[in-house]
Amino acid sequence: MPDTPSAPLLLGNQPGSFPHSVLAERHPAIIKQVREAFPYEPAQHRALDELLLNCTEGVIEPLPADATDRAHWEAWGLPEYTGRSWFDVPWLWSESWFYRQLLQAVGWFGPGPWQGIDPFRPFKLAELDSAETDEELAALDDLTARPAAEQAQALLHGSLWGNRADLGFRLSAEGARDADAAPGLVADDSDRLWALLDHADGGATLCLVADNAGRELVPDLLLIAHLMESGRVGRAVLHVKPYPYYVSDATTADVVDALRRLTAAGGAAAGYGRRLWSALSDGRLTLRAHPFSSAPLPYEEMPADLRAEFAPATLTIVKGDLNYRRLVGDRLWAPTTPFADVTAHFPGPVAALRTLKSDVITGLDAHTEAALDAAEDRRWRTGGTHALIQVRAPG
Ligand SMILES: O=P(O)(O)OC[C@H]1O[C@](O)(CO)[C@@H](O)[C@@H]1O
Repeated sequence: MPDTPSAPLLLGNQPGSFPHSVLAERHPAIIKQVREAFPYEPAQHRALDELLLNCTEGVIEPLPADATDRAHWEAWGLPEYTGRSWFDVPWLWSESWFYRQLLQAVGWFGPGPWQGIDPFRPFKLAELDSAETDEELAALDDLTARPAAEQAQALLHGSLWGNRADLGFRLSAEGARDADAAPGLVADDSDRLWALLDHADGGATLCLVADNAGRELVPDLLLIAHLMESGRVGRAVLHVKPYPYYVSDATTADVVDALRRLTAAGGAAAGYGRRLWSALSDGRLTLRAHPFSSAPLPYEEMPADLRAEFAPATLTIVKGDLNYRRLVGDRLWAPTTPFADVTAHFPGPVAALRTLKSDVITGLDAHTEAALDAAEDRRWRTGGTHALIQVRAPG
């Protein structure tokens, strides 16, 4: 990383800190919610009891010899962390381990009748079916009459602020409250984002690394559809998670649900849905669910095959808070650390679209940081009321 000193890795072992509250409070709350949402059988209840105890008071345990993802986790640090408290290993690692272990407890990995049953699906579907989603889709009818530049900016912001729709985040009291401070962009490189796509003469390839399903994925898909229709993007690759993760992260099944929701909505939304459907059918839009997409590691450590997929893209848009943590490194950076420095490892032009829901932040100017601290203490970092668009294009 160019001349940038590193910063402390985030761990969950400081009582009173945000990471600690996620491990000590949010994870138990997620177990409770999932348990109540399904008619699980006794073995699953026992496994959830064990997970509750293990994640709050126990240590990281090895995986059974026949676990299908064992080789991945062994390569991702499991041998090093086995025997340590969940609170004493990197926070990103613990959180990812939690979701993996939750899936194990409910039988996702199988074999058995619960194999592949997404424990978060009821929450995702409720959101997709909500009145808010209806309103957002109906608003598209007016938008299509606007000038193309206005549509593009509105859909970019729809995708950006859609990141507030994160079901895991809403489980914490802080995330649940409506923003009282005016939402605001703390960094806005959108001109650079458009410039990158415009200079590709319609032949741009866009990778979009998705974050949440439902009310975030729908505007992500609309943005992709608009960029294709306006001729800015010729080909798009949508990266989703290979399995349910961080409650609402999008999987292939969630893309299908979102597309069905669009096509059934009528009006302009249905048109977008049909065009995305055809783009998938004819290969202009493709889906990827790489195992590393749910790895407990920063993108700096991505494997060569994934690196080779991002490298030729005109632009990769990385959505959401967790992906931001993985993009810049899950560290307590000084907020003025240059975004270009901490993303220099990324193989190609990259844009982060994220609402701020964790302590990790880079690329601010000193004035903005001081103004945010003065107005809100540290709450601006985690409250989800602020957002950013940051771009690094290798010179
Ligand atoms: O859906 P997003 O934007 O990736 O956010 C998930 C959020 O969950 C947390 O990891 C806490 O669980 C936040 O730090 C993180 O930002």
